[in-house]
Amino acid sequence: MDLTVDHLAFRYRRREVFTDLSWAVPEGSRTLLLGPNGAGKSTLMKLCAGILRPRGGSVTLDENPASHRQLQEAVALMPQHATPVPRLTCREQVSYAGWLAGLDGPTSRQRSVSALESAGLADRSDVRATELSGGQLRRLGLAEALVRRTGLLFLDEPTAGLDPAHRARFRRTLAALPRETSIVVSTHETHDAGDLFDRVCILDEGRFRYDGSLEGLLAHTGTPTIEAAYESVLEHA
Ligand SMILES: Nc1ncnc2c1ncn2[C@@H]1O[C@H](COP(=O)(O)OP(=O)(O)OP(=O)(O)O)[C@@H](O)[C@H]1O
Repeated sequence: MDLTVDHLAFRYRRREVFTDLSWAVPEGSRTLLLGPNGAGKSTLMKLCAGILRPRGGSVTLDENPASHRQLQEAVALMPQHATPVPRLTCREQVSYAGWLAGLDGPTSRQRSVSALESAGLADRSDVRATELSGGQLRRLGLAEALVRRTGLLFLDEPTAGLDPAHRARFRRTLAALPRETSIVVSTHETHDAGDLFDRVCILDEGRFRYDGSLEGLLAHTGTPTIEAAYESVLEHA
């Protein structure tokens, strides 16, 4: 499913974030979303996932304007901070997330096992979510997004605070998803860029400063590394 953002405008009460933003997430694309703190990455993801409502413009799915409910159904968003539900075990919380998103109880319970496995949290399945470490809680958020098996997966800083082994497992998990799944990963860790992503987008002050391939970014900036290219794009913005 293709997702498109057309002339989006959004502001929080006292902060204008987007005035006219257009962007596309083609089916099966794997996008690394970079940008400094406050650039608007989380806000853009929440608008695409139907969690925030734009003041202007639209978000379309396969070229049809999508309601907030349709976006919520089509897009799984792993937020920056997962919230542990008191008294629920990790398996129960992931299953609950699936049920909230519209799965029936048995399907949700069944899928929660593989989602926890994929997120590297199988051994904590029966532990209460409130007892997780910060990195484990982040992996719980990933399992909550994976359990839904949507065609659009938006992950907001999924690798922040993960140890190297879980970072590697995260990459394997994404690589194993069906090829038609569109993935957008927001991160500050430019070394997350690798074979997995076919596209880099750099957002800054509510505008895209670059949108294209990693090779194109390096060629465009004449720099050898993604870190240097990123800095160069922001310097010349
Ligand atoms: N709930 C909110 N109320 C008011 N302003 C907000 C709110 N959330 C974010 N903002 C502001 O909107 C702007 C964009 O924030 P956003 O969280 O989307 O940026 P980001 O690129 O995800 O940043 P980071 O990399 O630090 O996570 C920032 O200036 C931020 O202060």
